[in-house]
Amino acid sequence: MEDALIFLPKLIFTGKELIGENVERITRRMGDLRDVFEDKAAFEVMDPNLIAYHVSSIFPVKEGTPGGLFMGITYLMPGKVGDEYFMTKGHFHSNIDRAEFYWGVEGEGMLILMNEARDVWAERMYPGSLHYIPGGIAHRVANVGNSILTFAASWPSDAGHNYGIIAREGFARRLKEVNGKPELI
Ligand SMILES: O=P(O)(O)OC[C@H]1O[C@](O)(CO)[C@@H](O)[C@@H]1O
Ligand SMILES: [Fe+2]
Repeated sequence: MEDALIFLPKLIFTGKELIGENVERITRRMGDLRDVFEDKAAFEVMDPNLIAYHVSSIFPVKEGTPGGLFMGITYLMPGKVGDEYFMTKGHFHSNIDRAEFYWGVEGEGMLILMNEARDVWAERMYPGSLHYIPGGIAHRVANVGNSILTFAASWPSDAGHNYGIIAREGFARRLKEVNGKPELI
């Protein structure tokens, strides 16, 4: 058991909290999303402590175990940076061929998808929408509504997250609000 004085600051810095047995909550604040938005001037005037989203996930087996499943629920706040909606960091899976399910619970969103050839497309998310994300596809979600967007996800326990490619190169198209509507540009 790690000493609480070492453990607690570590949780605060990583944005991770243990909220139950094998249940972890990640909080991502604007300051964690520096690479995500195009409009740097709009980004710089925002409070870096503002919470953009929480993800609560259950890890019944150890990360990396083949054959298991994880499940998480994401609460993405409404808002914009310039003309881009608040969105998740987005990632490929470290084991790139691993797939994932997302499903909409409440609110309005867009699931933005990109293959390794950098073709980008999007699917509308709404309460009850179901999305199969095949292996090899980077995924990110934007909240395009005025209320919280809640969606759930389930992914293989040996998928892992590769954030590096998206942090460096982004998605090849951006989802922006154009005349009050989301459009991939
Ligand atoms: O991991 P990101 O890109 O911050 O996005 C959060 C979503 O993706 C997942 O990490 C899983 O792919 C989920 O836990 C969550 O729904
Ligand atoms: Fe994923």
